[in-house]
Amino acid sequence: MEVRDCLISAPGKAILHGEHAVVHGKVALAVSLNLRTYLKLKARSDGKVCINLPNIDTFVCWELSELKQLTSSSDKKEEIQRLDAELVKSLREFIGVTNGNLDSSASAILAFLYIYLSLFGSGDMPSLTVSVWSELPTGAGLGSSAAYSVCLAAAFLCATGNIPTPLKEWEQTGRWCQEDLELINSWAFQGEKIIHGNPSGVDNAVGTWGGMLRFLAGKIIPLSRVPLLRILLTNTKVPRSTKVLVARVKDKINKFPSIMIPVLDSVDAISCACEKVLTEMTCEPITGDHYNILEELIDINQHHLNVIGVGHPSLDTLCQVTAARGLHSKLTGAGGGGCGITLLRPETDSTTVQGTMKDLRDRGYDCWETSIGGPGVQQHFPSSVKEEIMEVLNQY
Ligand SMILES: Nc1ncnc2c1ncn2[C@@H]1O[C@H](COP(=O)(O)OP(=O)(O)O)[C@@H](O)[C@H]1O
Ligand SMILES: C[C@@](O)(CCOP(=O)(O)O)CC(=O)O
Ligand SMILES: [Mg+2]
Repeated sequence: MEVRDCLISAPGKAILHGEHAVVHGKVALAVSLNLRTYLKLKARSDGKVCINLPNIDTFVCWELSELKQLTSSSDKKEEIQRLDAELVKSLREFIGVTNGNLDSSASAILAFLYIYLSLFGSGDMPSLTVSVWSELPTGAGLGSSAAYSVCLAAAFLCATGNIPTPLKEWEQTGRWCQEDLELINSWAFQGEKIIHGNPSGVDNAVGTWGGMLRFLAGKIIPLSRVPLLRILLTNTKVPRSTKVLVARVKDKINKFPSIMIPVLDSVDAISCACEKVLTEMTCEPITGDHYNILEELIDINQHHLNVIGVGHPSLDTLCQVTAARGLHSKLTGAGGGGCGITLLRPETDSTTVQGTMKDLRDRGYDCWETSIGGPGVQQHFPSSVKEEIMEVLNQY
């Protein structure tokens, strides 16, 4: 089978409120970032399947004949809701990791092989190269795993013809219809399951649809009217794994249910209160009071996240450094290090922003003011993608 070359991208995300609680059926508010992951799929004619993942220093090639031996149990295309445990087991054996947590390279390979074999396994398997490059830091709370999984799902669904290639000749980028996006999202969720263990699905939903959304127990509600928020993103560069942190929170809830469940309920209430304020800000003049509430909600939630055990000294430092300049911060994503967000007011002057960024950089953190609300998964003409990204992808 010959596939058509394609170029796909999907955005990362920041969770405003509700990380971890969302895994336990509570509301989360999340927004896409203007930082994206790009995937290039290229047909080959030598019977090999190759992946190049320079962000995590992973470059692997297999013979199609090796992969064909793994397909016997994987021809259940319609059953995408549940992970095929048998296929995961044989893939773990194939890559030589039979027990324990997977490292970043093994997780990315497993997610790739799982989606590839599930979608092509029952038919003619194509020889191809997939190369991925991301503007997002990996393993830092900005949903790089979901952006990666969304790109894989979209590329392979296009290649199988399950969804059309949406790019028109006269357009630079193309988007899919709602039904196709739902299919992309559900396959991306499988990738997230492999990387996260027990994901809520919020990250892949943002990677698929973009914009700001409210997520509750698998239900995705796009918030179409949201105020323009200024956010400072800080990467403490302390590495952590979402899978490990999500499992740690579950253990804590099991150990202290009557203590932890009220905390999750409170986080839920914070997300709802935040959504209410954001909605008010779109239909009445924005005042200092709106920002006072948003800031207090950030502070309370950061305390809750510490209580559920996903804080880190590096994140405490972020909160202290920004508080010294009158700014409010919380971790975003799984915590345990990784990234935090700091809310900037419209009137926060550039001296304060620059000074804060310098203080944070002096502590070894990366820090940048970001715009939010980037589009969801897209197909691109190469000319619509930044030159430096194409340069990386074209090396392979
Ligand atoms: N650009 C990428 N290339 C390859 N693998 C990626 C990429 N982005 C993410 N991943 C996979 O996702 C993992 C990080 O996921 P996770 O721990 O959920 O952190 P986050 O989603 O917050 O970045 C990486 O270790 C890797 O397995
Ligand atoms: C902690 C959690 O709420 C978000 C994880 O995001 P990230 O992988 O750290 O970017 C987990 C989830 O929702 O699946
Ligand atoms: Mg993730």
